[in-house]
Amino acid sequence: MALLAGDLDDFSASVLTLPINPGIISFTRQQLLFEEELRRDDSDFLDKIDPGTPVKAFLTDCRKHRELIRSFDMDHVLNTGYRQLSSGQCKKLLVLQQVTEGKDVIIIQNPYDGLDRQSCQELDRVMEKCIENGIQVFTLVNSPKDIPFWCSHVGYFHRGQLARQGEKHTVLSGISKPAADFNSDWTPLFSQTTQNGDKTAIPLVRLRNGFGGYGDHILFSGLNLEIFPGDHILITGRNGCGKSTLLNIITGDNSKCYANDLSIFGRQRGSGESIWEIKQYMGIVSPALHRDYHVPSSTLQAVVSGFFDSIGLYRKVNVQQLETARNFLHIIGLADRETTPFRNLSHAHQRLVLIARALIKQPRLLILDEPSQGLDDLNRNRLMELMLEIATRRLATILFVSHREDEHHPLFRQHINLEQFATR
Ligand SMILES: Nc1ncnc2c1ncn2[C@@H]1O[C@H](COP(=O)(O)OP(=O)(O)OP(=O)(O)O)[C@@H](O)[C@H]1O
Repeated sequence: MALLAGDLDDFSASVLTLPINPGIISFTRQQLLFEEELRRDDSDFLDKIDPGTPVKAFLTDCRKHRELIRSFDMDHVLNTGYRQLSSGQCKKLLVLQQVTEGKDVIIIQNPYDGLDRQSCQELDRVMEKCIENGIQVFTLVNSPKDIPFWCSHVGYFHRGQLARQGEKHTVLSGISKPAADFNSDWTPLFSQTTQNGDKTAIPLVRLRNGFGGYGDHILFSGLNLEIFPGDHILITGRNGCGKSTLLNIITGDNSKCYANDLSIFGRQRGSGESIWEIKQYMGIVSPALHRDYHVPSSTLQAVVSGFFDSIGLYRKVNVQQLETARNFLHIIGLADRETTPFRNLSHAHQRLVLIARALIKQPRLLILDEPSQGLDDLNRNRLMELMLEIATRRLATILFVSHREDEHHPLFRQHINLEQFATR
């Protein structure tokens, strides 16, 4: 991706022709945009929260592209600041930015990751149209399942080599399923006692007539939620319906947690508890955490930081904590990268490290907001295998947000479609 995007400095090639000034849609670009917005954050000067550059400022000729913007369900956020967008909306904005700018070449990484079903269909429609209009579209995917129908040719990389290339059907018919090349045994990582699945136990989360939103804007309401140990929950719903907001209310990262009738681990929110007391029993992975984790830190430190819920490591750690973190790195296949700066890992490897970071303290509640974004089939399957292992052994209770239907596993005993509680 970096080579195609013109971002790679350290490489050699005897012949190389790259597209000039292509439109890039990737996690890295999304991250750069976010960091740029953080640099421009004027909250301190304004004496109020600076929401960031409004969406419409990223787009060329909004009027002309009104239908396109509407089809992506982005017309109602044109005046919203970039930092207030949901993760799927950030991705859609990047797509709209490149398409409205009229690029000749578009390179899009993992096109469907983070998008709801309707947006995936819309993206397909838009890309098909771009191709009809002579725009060249390259896409990079981690799974043959994610190859869009509009691709005519495929290049297949295997172990760092371009192993096959040519017409889609010919290439795909010659690809065999790659064998797993990592340690599959999670057993050494879990020592805690089993959580019982007893309905008479105190619920981990109880939300009565719950609502969520920002300021006066309410996204969802009337939500009743009771999560007992072992009641793993899948949360779905279109981009921007409030899934991350709900999770943030549960984790205490959204101030509506105080306005709600909410108890966590048997304790009513707003009864004097600190956010850290609550968080010590939670392991969290989310697009926002991934976005915010941009401090200098080694890969090993990033995993260890999970013991303290910190972004970066600012405490002394003991030998046992380091040993546990190394075990995790071994399991996720990154043992040889412990000194590599976290930010220098690929996006997918960063994700795996953040998952290990969430698991390291063996949380009672494991909150995973689209954890598999950017992972290839092997690691995605591996992640689901781990979820099953956690569920079977009752090691933690899982709250899982995913747009991918192949991740809607029967292990999730409850399913909340948040759209059903939408106020819009
Ligand atoms: N700090 C904020 N201030 C104002 N509005 C916000 C803020 N954060 C998010 N929003 C808005 O709230 C809505 C819900 O955002 P949220 O991130 O909860 O959606 P989501 O369901 O998780 O979406 P996605 O599937 O894209 O991740 C979005 O329309 C977003 O623009």
